[in-house]
Amino acid sequence: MSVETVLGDVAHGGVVVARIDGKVTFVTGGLPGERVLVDVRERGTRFDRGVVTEVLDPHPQRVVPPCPVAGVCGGCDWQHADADLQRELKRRVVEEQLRRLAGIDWEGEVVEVLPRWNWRTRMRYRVANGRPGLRAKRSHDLVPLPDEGCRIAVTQDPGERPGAGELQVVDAHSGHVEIVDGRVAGEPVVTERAGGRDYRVAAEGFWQVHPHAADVLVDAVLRSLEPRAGERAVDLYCGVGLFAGALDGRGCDVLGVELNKEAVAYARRNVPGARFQAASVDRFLGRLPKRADLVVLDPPRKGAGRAVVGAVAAMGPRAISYVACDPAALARDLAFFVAAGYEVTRVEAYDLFPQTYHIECVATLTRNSPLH
Ligand SMILES: C[S@@+](CC[C@H](N)C(=O)[O-])C[C@H]1O[C@@H](n2cnc3c(N)ncnc32)[C@H](O)[C@@H]1O
Repeated sequence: MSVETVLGDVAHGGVVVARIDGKVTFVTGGLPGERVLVDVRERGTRFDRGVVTEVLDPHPQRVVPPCPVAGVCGGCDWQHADADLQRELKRRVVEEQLRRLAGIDWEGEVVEVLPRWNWRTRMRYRVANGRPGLRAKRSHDLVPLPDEGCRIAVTQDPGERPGAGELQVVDAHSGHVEIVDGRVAGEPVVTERAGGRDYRVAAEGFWQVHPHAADVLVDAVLRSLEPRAGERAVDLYCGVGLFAGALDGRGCDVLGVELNKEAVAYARRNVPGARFQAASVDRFLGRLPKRADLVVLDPPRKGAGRAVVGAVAAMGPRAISYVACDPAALARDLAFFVAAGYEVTRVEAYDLFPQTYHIECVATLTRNSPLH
């Protein structure tokens, strides 16, 4: 049964907060201030989850989502908001996470990165009866691709795949690669380009997804660290050496640490001037250099955590650049850095995942006082 309510502010995760029968309810498909009908679909002890079934009083920046499965598949959360409102919603989420979890008053903006459609260079589909589909939001159900395909994917319509169970599509700088049921059709390695350098990466390996993400982030990290030739730099969670390459290009002496052995093998070839260690960062803390001038860290979604932050601070770098795909994890780690004697001097936010709730941030930290 649907309940009429007026939606409150945006919350992290592509939802808007409502109070229904006195209980916090995270609602998808709505926008702040809208009067809507909500269907409460999941009941929890602390909060419920609901979906907008009808908009009675729309937000002035509401638009008709171009995709018929927008909000149903797990990909797009904000197709029903115009471009400016999407960035404003993300700005409020970053602002709120930084204030609540790190006590930081952030007054930045979310920088638009084009294109806003057909930007996903990596897509993973499940295939049923030959038709690729996407996972439904918060469920394992399959949502068949609409006839036009996925509007945020570079290859919008991958076509039918009779007999297949899974399809991955990679649109790299070097070209289009498909991986069907784990088998790569063609070259298993692709070439990507960032900061004027080529990087080889396994077709299934990690690379930033938006076609301009790697360039945007390299530029942000270099502005953040202002590296000088001869400085000792550490790139944690380095993948195939994206930031290590940028720092090596500025004449730094670079050490990269990355869990994935295959990525490390590519990193060694991509950036022959740097050293790389295949290891989990949290198990490598005792073997980190005693001192470093610069550190860049780009951990997975859950963040780096207190122990890694403590070890980074113990190297006493004059500047740290923290690249984060989850503002909540970033904020928690920034609070650890502040406790360890660092000051957050800048946080930049980039809309590298248009139409979705995801957001990429780059924080700059500098040491409060000289090391003894
Ligand atoms: C967000 S990606 C960043 C990669 C690289 N900086 C880039 O932009 O291409 C995070 C990387 O961390 C690696 N990773 C995940 N957990 C790790 C761990 N515990 N220790 C080291 N690397 C880890 C992943 O394999 C992945 O390459």
